[in-house]
This record gives sequence, C-alpha cells and structure tokens, in this order.
Amino acid sequence: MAKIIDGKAIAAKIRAEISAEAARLKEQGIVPGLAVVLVGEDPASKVYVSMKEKACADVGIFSDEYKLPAETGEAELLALIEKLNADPKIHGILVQLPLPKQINTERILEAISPEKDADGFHPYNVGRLVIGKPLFQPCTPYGVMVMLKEAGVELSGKEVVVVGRSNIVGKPVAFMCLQQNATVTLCHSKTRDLAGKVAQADVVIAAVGVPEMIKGAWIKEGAVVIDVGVNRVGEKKLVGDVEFAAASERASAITPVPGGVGPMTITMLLQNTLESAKRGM
Ligand SMILES: Nc1nc2c(c(=O)[nH]1)N[C@@H](CN(C=O)c1ccc(C(=O)N[C@@H](CCC(=O)O)C(=O)O)cc1)CN2
Repeated sequence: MAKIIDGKAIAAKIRAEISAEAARLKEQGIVPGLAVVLVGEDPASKVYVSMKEKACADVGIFSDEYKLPAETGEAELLALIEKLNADPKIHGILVQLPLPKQINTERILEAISPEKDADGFHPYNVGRLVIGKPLFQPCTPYGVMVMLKEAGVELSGKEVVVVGRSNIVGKPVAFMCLQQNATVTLCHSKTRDLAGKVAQADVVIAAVGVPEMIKGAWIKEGAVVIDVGVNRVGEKKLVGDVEFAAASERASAITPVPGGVGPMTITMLLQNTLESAKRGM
C-alpha cells in the first residue's frame, strides 16, 4: 500500500517558514505585496482567489484585490497591469485564469513585468525555466517539485512520465524534472500506447484534467504517483486524474486529491511573492 504524500502538511510547514520570513522582512520595513486580479464570475476561480487572499493574510503578505466584471475589455485590464507594474508596494501580480473569451490571455501575461510575474507564466520566465535559471517558477509545477523533494524522491536517472502538455503544468514540470537529471517522456492526447508509457515510469505526473483517466493497473509496482488533476464530479466530489484506490495498491507513494498538489499551488505563490520582495530589497 502506497505512502500518502500529504500536500496539506507540506504546505503548512512551508507556510510557517514563509510567515517567519515575512515577519523578519517587516522588521526591516518591507511587506511583501501581491496583486490578485479576477475577471468575471467563474465559480472555481472565485474560490481559488479567495483562498489566495486568505493565505496571504495568514502569512503576513499584503494582498491587493481587483475584481473586475466579466465584460471587462482587454485595454482596461492592460491599463490595470501597467499601473500594478509601476506600484512599489506590489512585488507579485497574479491574473487568475481562465480569462473571459474577449481577452487575449497571452497578451495579458506578456504585459506583466517579468520581475513581478508571481505565476511564472511570462515568456521571459518560461525561457529562463527552460535554461534552468528561473526567476519565478510556475506555482503548481514548483509545488510538485517541492513535494517530491519532501517525500525523499530522487529524480536523477529516473524515468519520469508526464501526462498532459499544458503551458501551466505539463511543459514546465517536464523541464523541471529534466533539470534534476530525470529522463522525461511528455505524453498528450495523440500519444500512442499511453498505458505502455505510464507502465515504464518510476515517477508518473498526471496533469491531464480528465477524471481518473490514468488507470491503477498501468502503474509500475513501486512507482511514485503525483496527481495534479482537480476534477469536480457531481455536486461535491473531487477526483484526480489517477484512479487513486487502484494506483495506491501498486505505487510506493501517491498524492491524494484533494489535499495533494492543490494546497501546494497557493503555497508556492506565497513563496514566489516573498522571493520577489527579497529580490527588490
Ligand atoms: N493565475 C493562475 N490561474 C490558475 C492557476 C494558477 O496557478 N495561476 N492554477 C489553477 C487553479 N488554482 C490556482 O489558481 C488552484 C487549483 C486548486 C487548488 C487547491 O487547493 N485545490 C484543493 C481543492 C480545492 C477545492 O475544494 O476546490 C485540493 O486539491 O486539495 C488551489 C489553486 C487554474 N488557474
């Protein structure tokens, strides 16, 4: 039976460290500041944004909230970002995704100053990540790497299979694993024999956004399974991208959903904001 990699517990430990560091900075007159921008009424985004605001308050990070109506135009959002780029109280800017259809997401992400890109989505930071010198690391992949480290999983020489090629998770986490000297296979919707690829993996990172798509029977005996999926099934139930019960029978360690990678995403956002404030000192 697999060991559970407890994201909530790891996140709590890191948040306590962030809180202590923010208190030390405060003594020097510096309060890390994060601008949180939400456009529209997407229910999940509203939940995530309020979780981010609460997390900031809990660790002593100042958060400045901008909740804009769903019909907000691109020019208006760009003007807000320009203002935040110039605001010395703000060390990190976060625009919650997805954005409404009338707004070009790439244009918005590129408008955020790379020095305040707390999500690590700006092409400059993506490029730096690829060469192994990140200024900001995207929060979910950053959280995955911290969880693997905390769980004592050494990646050097291991076969890592990432399922999902999103810009937010799949691609960056693949490069982060490569940086740790893993041999990385990045699988996607056109991959042939996905089951066979997963069965080769010492570490499986599932970030495909399809409930329980990765079957427990595919997992190699003793593999480590990181499930990034947070899929709502019915009114209340959350499930990951991996068949948790069946995979737990074969894996040596596995992350649960909820309580796995999810809590790490917001924790690493706090960490990025703190690091940015320290860089600006
Ligand atoms: N600008 C960004 N937008 C989005 C990001 C992001 O990193 N930056 N990631 C996701 C959503 N997300 C953060 O924004 C996020 C997703 C999940 C969780 C989380 O803690 N999940 C919990 C369950 C919470 C629930 O009950 O719904 C868990 O897995 O235990 C936090 C943040 C897309 N957009």
